[in-house]
Amino acid sequence: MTHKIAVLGTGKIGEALLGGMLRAGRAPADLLVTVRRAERAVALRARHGVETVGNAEAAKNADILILAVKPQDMAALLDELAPHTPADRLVISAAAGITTGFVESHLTPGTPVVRVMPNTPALVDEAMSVISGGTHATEEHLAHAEDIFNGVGKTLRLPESQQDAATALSGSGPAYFYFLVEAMTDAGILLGLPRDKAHDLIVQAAIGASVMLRDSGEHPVTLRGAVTSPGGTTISAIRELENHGVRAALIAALEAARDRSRQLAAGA
Ligand SMILES: NC(=O)C1=CN([C@@H]2O[C@H](COP(=O)(O)OP(=O)(O)OC[C@H]3O[C@@H](n4cnc5c(N)ncnc54)[C@H](O)[C@@H]3O)[C@@H](O)[C@H]2O)C=CC1
Ligand SMILES: O=C(O)[C@@H]1CCC=N1
Repeated sequence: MTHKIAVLGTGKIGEALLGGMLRAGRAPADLLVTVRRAERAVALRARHGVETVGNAEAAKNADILILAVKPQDMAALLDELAPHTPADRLVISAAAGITTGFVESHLTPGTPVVRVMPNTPALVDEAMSVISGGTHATEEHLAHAEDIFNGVGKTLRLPESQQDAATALSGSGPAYFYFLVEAMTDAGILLGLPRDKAHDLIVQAAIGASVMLRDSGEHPVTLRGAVTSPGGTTISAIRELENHGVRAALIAALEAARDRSRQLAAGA
């Protein structure tokens, strides 16, 4: 049986998922989206050929509801949905920090809830989506969630107690790499390269390194060792990275992201 799926709060991540579901072969007629602004509804209809509806209508007509509003907007959305959401709907929350317990507490007792932390490479079918089940989520519900998110990349099941950490690593993760590329492109400019050439060199280095990390089966230390010639250029750069505490900065940064995810759970 084909499930009707609604994306509620179709912003950046919601639209990335919507596009992925369409690329994976789901019919536009099996998808519903909700938005807050009329211009956004017009744009989504034009780009994807899907129907835009109100939140209550989505809850009534879809079997699976993917909640993709900001964590701060989640309580209001759940309160709006509650009277219209039968307990047989599968509710998937993609919001950072928001626990399955929080979602469950706003809906009819017994509603199955799955928490997912995707990331924006969903736009190019290279997402990592971390999946955890709530109190009433069965194996079948988790499999439905995996089916949807496998369409935009890889999925990994983790206990919900590790979701805040996963959010720090993979939910926010792409941003750290963009930040590094930005900084290294600036370095290229300092070294006298035109911006576009510096960009191309760094992006291809990133792609090459990513594919080797994924496909070689080697530990990152081994891969770095192979680049680092004795008395050569790489070790001169690595010494500066260590002198500037880049490793410690990354550890502290991801810890801060994990802590922020926990704060969002508390409504901060
Ligand atoms: N952007 C990212 O890389 C990722 C975001 N997330 C999570 O996804 C959620 C959305 O994030 P973004 O897409 O970045 O934000 P966004 O601001 O682009 O999208 C949220 C959308 O929800 C709409 N909205 C808010 N309240 C609504 C309501 N009551 N009814 C209908 N629409 C409503 C907003 O108008 C907006 O278009 C957040 O909870 C975030 O934690 C998860 C993984 C990655
Ligand atoms: O920055 C955020 O809060 C969201 C969650 C993970 C990625 N973006």
